[in-house]
Amino acid sequence: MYTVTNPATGELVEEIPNATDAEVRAAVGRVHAGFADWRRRPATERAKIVLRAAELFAERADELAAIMTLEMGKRINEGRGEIGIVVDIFRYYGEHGPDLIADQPLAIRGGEAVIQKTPLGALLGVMPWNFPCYQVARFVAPNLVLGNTILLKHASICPRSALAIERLLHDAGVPEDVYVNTFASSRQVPAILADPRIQGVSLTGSEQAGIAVAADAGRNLKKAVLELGGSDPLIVLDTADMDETVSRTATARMRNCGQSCNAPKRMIVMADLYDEFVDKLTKRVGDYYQPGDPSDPATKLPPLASTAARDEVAGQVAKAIEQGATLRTGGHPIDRPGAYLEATVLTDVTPDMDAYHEEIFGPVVLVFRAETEEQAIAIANDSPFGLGASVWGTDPDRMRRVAERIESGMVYLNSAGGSQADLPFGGIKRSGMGRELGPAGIEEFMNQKSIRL
Ligand SMILES: O=CCCCC(=O)O
Repeated sequence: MYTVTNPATGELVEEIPNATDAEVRAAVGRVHAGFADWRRRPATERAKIVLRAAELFAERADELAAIMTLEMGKRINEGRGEIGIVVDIFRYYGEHGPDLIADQPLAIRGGEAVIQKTPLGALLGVMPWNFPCYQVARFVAPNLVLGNTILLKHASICPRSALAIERLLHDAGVPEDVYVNTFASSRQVPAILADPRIQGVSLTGSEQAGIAVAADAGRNLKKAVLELGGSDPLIVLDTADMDETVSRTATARMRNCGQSCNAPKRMIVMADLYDEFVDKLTKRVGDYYQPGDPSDPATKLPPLASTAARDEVAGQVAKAIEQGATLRTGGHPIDRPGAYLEATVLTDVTPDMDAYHEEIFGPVVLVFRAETEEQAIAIANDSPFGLGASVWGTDPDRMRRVAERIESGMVYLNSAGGSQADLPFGGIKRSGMGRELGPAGIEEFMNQKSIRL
């Protein structure tokens, strides 16, 4: 069942039954059939449609933001901000896509060659609830320009976002058989990947979902791009303005109620700054104790996406405390209807505790003390994940030196992440494989065909 439950109230709003197996097979057939014409159109024509989609996302920002707020509790202004980046992604690929996929001449020994960049065919997208529009955009925009077609399975709590995106793309001129939404269940994904008409899969989601999809993709020799969890380190080396550093790092962690794969979940602070940083961060995070309606722009603390998500995070925090971590603030579900959890700071988390190794997908910060730069890097790298990271300080050479030693797919200096249409996004280790966004994002489902002239 695809289910809309308002996480701010717990009210059940709508239930939509899963697609039957026959409906899923028919949807696969449509995107397979749609490929034949779509791939033959000039890239500039496809790009024009993608640019029109950018305009429609801008026009429908309020409507889409309201849907996300209802379905997964995103603060309304954050929803509008999310659509801003979606518009940027569609514009970026609409404007630059045709150049990025142009034939590439290659001088080779004894002659010449050309690399022709062609689409693979129909692809499956499996998308999560935390950024219902952005996650779809970064998979769909480049692949539409390249000439692939898309079957999209969205998160089971986001059916209205799924339908609104499908409607928007069709209104922009994407043919009905080039982008198809399916209300397939996770149990139907293996059959979709086994279908010879599907050429690859892009999944953003949990580590468990990634393992399952990667196994099915591997069994069927299908290309997979996986954007999974993260427990991004944020290293504070020094600062010229502690209040500013605390304010910006806390805001980065609390964005989307802490439900971002690339949020700075582990803050690693040099010993001489640690006490002041923890005191100020605790106060700053404490300021978030104003649970409210996420559709009210004044609300600081929205609900998590569901009570199941809230209970999971609350359970992780409780276990950390039981295992010896120090609770500085927050830590408990909030006694009111909806999926609210106090914003939380934990310190003294050690490698023998589960929280040290896990991703905590909610408004929870772990703070670590590092005696030396070497130790800060060691703590940062002591994680099964390797998505993003950030290094904060005043000396660009020192920050760069530290950044180069961090094991992750992305590092930001003096800012904590945030996607950018033209900057590749992705991780290593258990954070996944492949890249989205930027020039790399259009190459993942591309046949780079060598033609020896
Ligand atoms: O969950 C990952 C999405 C990242 C969104 C962003 O950085 O803007």
